[in-house]
Amino acid sequence: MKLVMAEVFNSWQGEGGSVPGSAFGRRQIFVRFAGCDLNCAWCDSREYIDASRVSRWRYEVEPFTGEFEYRPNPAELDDVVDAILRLDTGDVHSVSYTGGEPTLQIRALKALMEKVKSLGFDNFLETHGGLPELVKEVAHLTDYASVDIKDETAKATGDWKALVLREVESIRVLKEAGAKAYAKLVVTSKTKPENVRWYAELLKGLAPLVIQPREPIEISQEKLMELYREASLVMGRKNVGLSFQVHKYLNVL
Ligand SMILES: C[S@@+](CC[C@H](N)C(=O)[O-])C[C@H]1O[C@@H](n2cnc3c(N)ncnc32)[C@H](O)[C@@H]1O
Ligand SMILES: Nc1nc2[nH]cc(C(=O)O)c2c(=O)[nH]1
Ligand code: SF4
Ligand SMILES: [Mg+2]
Repeated sequence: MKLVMAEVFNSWQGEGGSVPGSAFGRRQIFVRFAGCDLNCAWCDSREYIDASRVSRWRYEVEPFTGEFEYRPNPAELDDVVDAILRLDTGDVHSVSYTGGEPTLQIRALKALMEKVKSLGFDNFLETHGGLPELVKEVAHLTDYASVDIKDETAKATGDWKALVLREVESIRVLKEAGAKAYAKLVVTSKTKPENVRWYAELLKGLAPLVIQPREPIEISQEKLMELYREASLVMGRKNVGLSFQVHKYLNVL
């Protein structure tokens, strides 16, 4: 089976903060898929959005060295599995599937998750969650899930409210299948408190929320705490946390 890959590397999970389901600070093997159907204004993986322009993928040759070798796309599933296995340092918490949007290549994602599970790893899915019908196909294979809620200011797609409702549905599907799932909201200085209240109403009783400032950070700490409070007042004080992209500060992948 073939898939369009971006990269495979070994690092620690830099996002997720301290809410249940987060793997922040855990060592992972990251598998980044090429291609995305959204277009977030601040996407830090912009070069992988258009899969047709990702002519080759790269895999780290030695764990945590940042030294890569390149292979043409589409990748063979077996070659991706080999790349994962050579990055197994024996202390890996889980294998993270990210992108781009991994669920867009659902058949390959499912086959890879099945294989990785059979090899004894847990699966961690990083998704925009906009396609719950696809998420459903891998929910039973997902141990952990970080599902984005795309704020209006992300300008990810035309009908942002419909997208939010689908993202929440994906979280429901994942939770019903037994995955440890949390929601991640990337916020900017323009994020409206009333929108955060709405996301919080949708998530209340379903999953915890981390609020992650867009990098590079431009939101004030005062505003960040205002949004935290809005969410917390609706969802409960134990169900909200902050998340920062710590890997970017420490210059790791
Ligand atoms: C590149 S996305 C890939 C997975 C999936 N497409 C998604 O958006 O959830 C991985 C994570 O990085 C976050 N992210 C991307 N660019 C960011 C930025 N400039 N600042 C903060 N978070 C960012 C996304 O919100 C998402 O949680
Ligand atoms: N260290 C590290 N942590 C991450 N958490 C989410 C990432 C992603 O791009 O999905 C990511 C990433 O690219 N690197
Ligand atoms: S959904 Fe994820 S990969 Fe796609 S544009 Fe947004 S942040 Fe980037
Ligand atoms: Mg990233």
